[in-house]
Amino acid sequence: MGLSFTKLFGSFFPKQEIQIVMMGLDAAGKTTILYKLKLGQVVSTVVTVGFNLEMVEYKNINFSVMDVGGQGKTRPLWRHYFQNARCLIFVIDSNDRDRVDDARNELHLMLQEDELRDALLLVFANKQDLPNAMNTTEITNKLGLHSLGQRRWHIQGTSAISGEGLHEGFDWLCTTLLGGEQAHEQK
Ligand SMILES: Nc1nc2c(ncn2[C@@H]2O[C@H](COP(=O)(O)OP(=O)(O)OP(=O)(O)O)[C@@H](O)[C@H]2O)c(=O)[nH]1
Ligand SMILES: [Mg+2]
Repeated sequence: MGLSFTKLFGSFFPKQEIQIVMMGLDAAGKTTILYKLKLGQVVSTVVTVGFNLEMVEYKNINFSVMDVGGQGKTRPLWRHYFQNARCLIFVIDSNDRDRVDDARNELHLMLQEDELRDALLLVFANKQDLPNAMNTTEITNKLGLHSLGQRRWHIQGTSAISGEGLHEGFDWLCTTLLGGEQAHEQK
């Protein structure tokens, strides 16, 4: 009875599919995050050339997550991945102080793209498990998130290795996509 009800209910209300594009400089941890979400385990990664695309189900929503390789030479191609994206997940290596300005520039360039005009921005301040990682307040300032105007954004500290923070980030996404609370919070 439970199962048939679920099936019937499911056919009236088919699951939504939300497209997400995940970007950031090379080695930020995007692919590690994708497979931690998908498989619940840490996989050994190689540099992503092109992209990885996986369906991730969370809280009854199907997310189609595109993880785009962050190597410099492929960066001019980034904009081709933005179409239909409801959310940009921008992953930053919180331990990489030398390239945080580079990350800021790339982020602000992306956000100028017309396809991302209405997209939510979720920043994963990744590698929080490393002892010298910048915290979310420092990264918020370095990325200039407070200057984003009307954009709905959120920053979440994560470790793709332990999985910490990933679900919290997706919780914000689900709530905000379903028309819930306003953004600009830090965790
Ligand atoms: N300590 C630590 N290492 C991490 C974390 N996330 C990823 N790494 C490591 O960082 C390295 C790069 O991770 P990837 O997931 O391949 O990075 P990427 O962003 O997909 O890189 P590109 O494909 O080149 O764009 C790997 O050695 C990961 O194991 C993290 O949260 N903590
Ligand atoms: Mg990768």
